[in-house]
Amino acid sequence: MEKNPIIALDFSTTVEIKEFLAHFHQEQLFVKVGMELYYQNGPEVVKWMKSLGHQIFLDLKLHDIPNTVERAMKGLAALDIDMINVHAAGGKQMMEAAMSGIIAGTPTGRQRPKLIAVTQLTSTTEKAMQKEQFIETTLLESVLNYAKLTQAAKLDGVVCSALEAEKIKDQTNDQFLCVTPGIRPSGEASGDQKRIATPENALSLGASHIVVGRPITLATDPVAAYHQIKNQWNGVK
Ligand SMILES: O=c1ccn([C@@H]2O[C@H](COP(=O)(O)O)[C@@H](O)[C@H]2O)c(=O)[nH]1
Repeated sequence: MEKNPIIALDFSTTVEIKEFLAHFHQEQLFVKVGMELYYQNGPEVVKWMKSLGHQIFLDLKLHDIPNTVERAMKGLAALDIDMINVHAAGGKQMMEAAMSGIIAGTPTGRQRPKLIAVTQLTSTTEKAMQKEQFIETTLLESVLNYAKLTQAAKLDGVVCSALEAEKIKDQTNDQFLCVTPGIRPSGEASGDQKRIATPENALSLGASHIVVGRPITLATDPVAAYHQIKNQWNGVK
């Protein structure tokens, strides 16, 4: 079955979203609602997109004390989303609390959303990590450490760069999700992203999902850009 790239809908208004989604007519998409959209439009925007039949990754990256994260997740799990995340830096206990909240909040009979944890943001370099976070290992070791902590907390997978996906799979298991932003078709501007990969690289390195924002949302023809990336991600020549 063909895999859909997850489109990062980094817009602030529903007017912009409607205009963007209209290009795709009735096509079913996997979309990511992030902080910009959610904080300005709230749960209604998620309910509305779900009613259109799209799969939803709610990318709010929760990071707080376990009790707060558990209670927040309980509320968010009622939203009929497909995927949600926390920061692995919040620790094992916080991640376990997040999962308890998800399980408690998912209505009976509905599948719970996948819960994944951010390792190191794809905008972080090894140098910045060492200098600013006082982590003395390599960036890869830090990502692998967070991935193993996430697995120990029984979450479904991580957010990482596609560059790290192969090593993460080796050290966890094949079912462990590697959801990878920082995707740039070759020749595309990286912007603030530092650990980037093309859709073809992501496929060959074993990423389970790719997240793509600006290469699609800022394209002159977003539908053509989406399908080109989707084909590359599915290995269609
Ligand atoms: O490590 C991370 C975690 C999340 N993101 C999010 O993915 C998209 C990427 O957008 P682009 O425009 O393709 O760069 C964006 O919404 C980020 O918040 C990430 O980039 N890296």
